[in-house]
Amino acid sequence: MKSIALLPAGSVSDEAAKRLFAGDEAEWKHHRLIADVFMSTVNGETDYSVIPIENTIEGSVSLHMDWLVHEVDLPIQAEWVYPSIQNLIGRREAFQNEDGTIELSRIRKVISHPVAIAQCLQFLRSELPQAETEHVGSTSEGVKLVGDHPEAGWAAIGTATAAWNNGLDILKESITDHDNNYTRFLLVGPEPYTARSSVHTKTSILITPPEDYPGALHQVLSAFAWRRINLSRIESRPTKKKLGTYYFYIDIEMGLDTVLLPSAIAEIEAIGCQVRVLGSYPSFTYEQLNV
Ligand SMILES: O=C(O)C(=O)C[C@]1(C(=O)O)C=C[C@@H](O)C=C1
Repeated sequence: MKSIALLPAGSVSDEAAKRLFAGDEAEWKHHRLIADVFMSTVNGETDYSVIPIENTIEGSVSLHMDWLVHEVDLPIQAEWVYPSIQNLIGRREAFQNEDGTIELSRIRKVISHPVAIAQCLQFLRSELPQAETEHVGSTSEGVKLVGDHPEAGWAAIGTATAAWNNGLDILKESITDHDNNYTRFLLVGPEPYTARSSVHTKTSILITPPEDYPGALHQVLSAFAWRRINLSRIESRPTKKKLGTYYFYIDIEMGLDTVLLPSAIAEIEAIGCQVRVLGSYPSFTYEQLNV
């Protein structure tokens, strides 16, 4: 049985992880903050960490990408997609009129993970303009805080599982500003993930071009282009060493165990770029795991 570090029970990460591992395949180790999730695998207390990395509405979760790149050296062993359905959660009686309708204007504060709040900004502006917002380490932490302070006039944004776990009500269902809100998760850790197999394999690499090398990105992309290698994501992030210097995070729709990809990487290194392989791993759609 594998031990898995992840955010608290009832978080989106928790729901998503239970799609990748069946109950008897995993022992869950919940942590309040993503830094502690990563560190538990770095310290050898767990086999893998579950890391949300990208979201339909908010794009990349920069904090988590930066941890993956700068703070730890944990290979990516799988990726999968899971829907992030966010609900407004609280104690119904606290905001209820005599006729049973809910008066959202009575909510004084909304607590959640910053990414979940960002997914619901338009809803919060139009329906709860009076409420302040507070950031916590996970959606489930926000829901628990609301459950622990029933008289405070607080609400949380989180999963239906978290509402249920804390004996709270869903005041408004599915409040994200756009439908089809999915999150892409990474499983990181020293050992390959073998519990399920996928026909899709991806490789993620990090490219740091040499300084003052005009056209470096063009050359990098052409190494993939003429080999007809498909890229599914390219993102630049600061190197954190000097203002205006970046590395490129690239997802490639191909395994490293092919002839083409290692030769493309060798070509990119030959022009003076540093290449770090973050992992070559199976990729699962929601439908593949939803059986
Ligand atoms: O707080 C949670 O429920 C998480 O699993 C974290 C997280 C994230 O970091 O993106 C995951 C998915 C949600 O869309 C919002 C928050």
